[in-house]
Amino acid sequence: MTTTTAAAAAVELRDVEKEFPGGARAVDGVTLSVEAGTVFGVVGHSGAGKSTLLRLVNGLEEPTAGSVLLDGHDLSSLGERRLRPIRREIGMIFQQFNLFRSRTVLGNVLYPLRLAGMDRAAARARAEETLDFVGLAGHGKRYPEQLSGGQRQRVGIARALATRPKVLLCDEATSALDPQTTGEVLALLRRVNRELGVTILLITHEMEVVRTLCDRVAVMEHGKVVESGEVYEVFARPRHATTAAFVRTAQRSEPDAALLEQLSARHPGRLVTLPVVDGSPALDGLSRLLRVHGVDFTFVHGGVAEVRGRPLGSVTLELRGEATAVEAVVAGLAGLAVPGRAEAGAR
Ligand SMILES: Nc1ncnc2c1ncn2[C@@H]1O[C@H](COP(=O)(O)OP(=O)(O)OP(=O)(O)O)[C@@H](O)[C@H]1O
Repeated sequence: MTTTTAAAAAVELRDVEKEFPGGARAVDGVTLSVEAGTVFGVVGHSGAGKSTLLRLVNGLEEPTAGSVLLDGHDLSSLGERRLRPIRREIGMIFQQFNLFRSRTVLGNVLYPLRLAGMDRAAARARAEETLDFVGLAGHGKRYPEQLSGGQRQRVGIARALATRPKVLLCDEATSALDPQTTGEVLALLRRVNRELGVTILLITHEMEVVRTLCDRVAVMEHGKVVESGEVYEVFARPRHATTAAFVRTAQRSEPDAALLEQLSARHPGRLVTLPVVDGSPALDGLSRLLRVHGVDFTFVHGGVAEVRGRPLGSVTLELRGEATAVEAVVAGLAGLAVPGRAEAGAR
């Protein structure tokens, strides 16, 4: 069946399963929808099924059950002839860049254009325009091995974008890059989304990538989506233990047990950790409680970062004062706990 509706998602998976011969069920009943013009991240540990999911979307694998739809078209219902133009709507970039080593930078970007039948002069103009967009104007005659990792990924992005796809699939696109280069490539991908309107579906094991780039995220484990939602909400109120562990890798403001021990050794007062979440009353409530009970404090750890333009983090304070007054502040803070998240912790 082919469904086409005006508001079709750019990519949609409905109850998709992929079982390999020999029994491995790499994707196990996944349903998700990537709205056109958005950036959607799939995060998970190695073996969770992310690569298989991406291969199902680009048609390299066929689902054993369920359906994959691109722009409302169910891939399994289309023959090769009708599939071809739909595949052209998809570009892909890879962790190891997958460039042709024997071709120049320009040659790499020309390749999909010539394959699509564009004449030489038009293809060259389009390739140069795309290289300019990714910041590699003037590098066309160089070979991949003469470039840095970040530049190679830019070539990969230019090659994927040359044919003006509507959707870009990213397979661990920054995992082989250092942090600064990762930041530059993520900034470029953000421009691809915002300026060109390209929908991005990426897989990653790095929550930092999700935080920087994605609008929505799905967390995969053992082939299933265990949690999904809008990125800020997932960071602020993770519901599944795996999600919470991923969020901690990108949100280092909350002290772990070992750090708390060190902090306690240095700060004899009572330590409390308060989550800072958009709309949470904890910090306002804290200053009122401290005033009312005459308790003094020092910031000893933590910080607040922006996630999708909203504040998120935690602060750890040392409270000092009369034991009963400190107790009253701690009790008052417990009443201000953020719904769905760890209580204001005290020890
Ligand atoms: N062609 C295949 N044949 C058999 N099993 C496979 C095949 N491809 C993947 N698998 C299995 O499916 C599961 C999911 O693999 P997949 O590569 O999709 O996970 P992943 O989350 O992308 O992990 P990684 O980041 O390590 O690539 C794994 O158990 C893997 O061994």
